[in-house]
Amino acid sequence: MSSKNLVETAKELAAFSAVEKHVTKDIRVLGVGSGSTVVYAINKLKELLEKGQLSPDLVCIPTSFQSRGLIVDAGLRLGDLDENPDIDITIDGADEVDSKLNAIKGGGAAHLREKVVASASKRLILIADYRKDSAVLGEQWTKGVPVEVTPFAYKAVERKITELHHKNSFQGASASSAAFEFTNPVVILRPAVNKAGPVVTDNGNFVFDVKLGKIHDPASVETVLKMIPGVVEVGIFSNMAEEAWFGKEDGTAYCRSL
Ligand SMILES: O=C[C@H](O)[C@H](O)[C@H](O)COP(=O)(O)O
Repeated sequence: MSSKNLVETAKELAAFSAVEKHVTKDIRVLGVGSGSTVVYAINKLKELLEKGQLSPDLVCIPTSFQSRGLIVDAGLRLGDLDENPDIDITIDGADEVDSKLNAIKGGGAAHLREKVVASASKRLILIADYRKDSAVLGEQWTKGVPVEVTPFAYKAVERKITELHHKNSFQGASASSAAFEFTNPVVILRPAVNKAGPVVTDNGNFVFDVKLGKIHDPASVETVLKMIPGVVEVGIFSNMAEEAWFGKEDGTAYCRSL
């Protein structure tokens, strides 16, 4: 099998395993993440729906334009946070997951709505292939931490982020031991594909990819970035997930939980 197919099979396995374990008949409100791995989760949900193995009242809350379309196309019932503020469980992809289940998300620029939905959920379950399983964030995902920013502020935010220092900008343990590997972040405005200029998110904002090297203190980095005026959301999800499923190259899947 080609390495591409191995990756896709691994994504599918992780997604199927998580849906089979967690989306039981008593789940009424389900958060549906975004990205290519979530497509497989939706396929499994569609199969369970057709077999009558889902709650007849199941409502799915999307996290992006993409996930909304997937829900509708699968024949699942679409809902929103206004009517369903308490989500039983959310299943979502990840760009990288560390040993404590902190994650980087937003490779598809969906992290704002994903984080809102995850935060409204009793449980967040991540699904990914073997390339995303790391000891430390930034080890394998080297494209940087996605940071959504309001267009009005993007130059000012870029400057503030670039000026962050891996020790001086932090308090507590991180001030002596470095919150991230690089001395200062490298900030890249994410370019659009097939459009001149930057990516524009589902919320009308821009995205920076912030390269930090290895991230030793994800919670502090998340907080410091989030506190910069003009930053809308940061693609570090620290202390949110309770379980992550990874598909392996050998056709099996395993789960890590806290
Ligand atoms: O913005 C995108 C989301 O955070 C995705 O869940 C994440 O990028 C993983 O996507 P994929 O399953 O395509 O690797």
